[in-house]
Amino acid sequence: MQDHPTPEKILQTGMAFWASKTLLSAVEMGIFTELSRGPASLDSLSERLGLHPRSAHDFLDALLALGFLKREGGRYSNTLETDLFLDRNKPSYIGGILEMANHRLYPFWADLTEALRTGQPQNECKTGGAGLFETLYADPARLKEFLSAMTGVSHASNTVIARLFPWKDYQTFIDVGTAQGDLAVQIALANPHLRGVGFDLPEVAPIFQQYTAAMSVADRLTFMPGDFFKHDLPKADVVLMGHILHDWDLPTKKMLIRKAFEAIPAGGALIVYETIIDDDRSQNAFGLMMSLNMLIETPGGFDYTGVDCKAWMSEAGFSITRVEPLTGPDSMVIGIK
Ligand SMILES: C[S@@+](CC[C@H](N)C(=O)[O-])C[C@H]1O[C@@H](n2cnc3c(N)ncnc32)[C@H](O)[C@@H]1O
Repeated sequence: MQDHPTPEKILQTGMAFWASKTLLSAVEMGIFTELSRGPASLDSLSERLGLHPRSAHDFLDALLALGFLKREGGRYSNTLETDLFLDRNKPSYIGGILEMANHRLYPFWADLTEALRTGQPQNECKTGGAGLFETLYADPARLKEFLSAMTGVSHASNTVIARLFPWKDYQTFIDVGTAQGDLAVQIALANPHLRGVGFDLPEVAPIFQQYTAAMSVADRLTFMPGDFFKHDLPKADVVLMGHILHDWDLPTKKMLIRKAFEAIPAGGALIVYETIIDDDRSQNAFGLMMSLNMLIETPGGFDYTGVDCKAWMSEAGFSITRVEPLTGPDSMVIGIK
């Protein structure tokens, strides 16, 4: 028997930005950081956060109904998840990506239709001139927000890569476009025999160094400033590229894979990871929308399937290639030289 059609999914998706923006504003106002100090009443929270009396009750109860707060005896508190992941004072904080979504992506996505019609970015680069990274890095606050956002989006898969890949067979690695360095940090923490290099634009150095020192692995991780358009990649047993290839057009993707091939010895590995789209391009909705995000953020970037990436790796000379799922919409594509 055929299911009776209902408009529920259409309406839920069409109005999903309500839930999204409610959570993003809560992160912006620091509700979860405030509540990590202990449960609080409506009046006390309103005063501490500067909520208008007209909004406070509905805003906090909406967060409760969405599953991001609890309420007992009239006092609000964090859930297990919001306390762990959205308290700015905890190392497990992943709100950086939500802060960036709130400040940048949310307004830029309002112009998705224009991007769909013109194929042009809709972010700070909309008016032409500098590229995404130059624009982001010209402002230290935006740079810091972007790099910590990268940790937020990557952390869960970073910990899986650190455990899943057979690291015991290798001694050195280089993380290309390392940002704050969380992938390098997680690999170093889980594999005390390894030494690694974080390779990125020079502006990133202090933020990488601060993070690796705070995570107590600075003695095994070095920052190497460089530009992968101008420089070869330093030699290592394993090259990693997390959320790098999707930023660029096809010739640049292939150039980066070739540079990785040249940087590793026979038997060495390239690990490419991001929201790899399923080969049928029908399941990984987040990966497909990530590709739309690259439309908004970059002049030529796009996400791709495991089959696509394996073909580019084979073309560069890799003899064995495979795809392994990580967390949520993420997978890694491994090429062995
Ligand atoms: C989307 S972020 C990915 C960060 C991190 N790998 C992750 O997965 O969370 C892209 C990174 O590439 C770096 N990058 C951009 N252009 C670069 C270039 N020409 N040379 C080296 N790194 C570059 C950026 O600074 C940024 O850290």
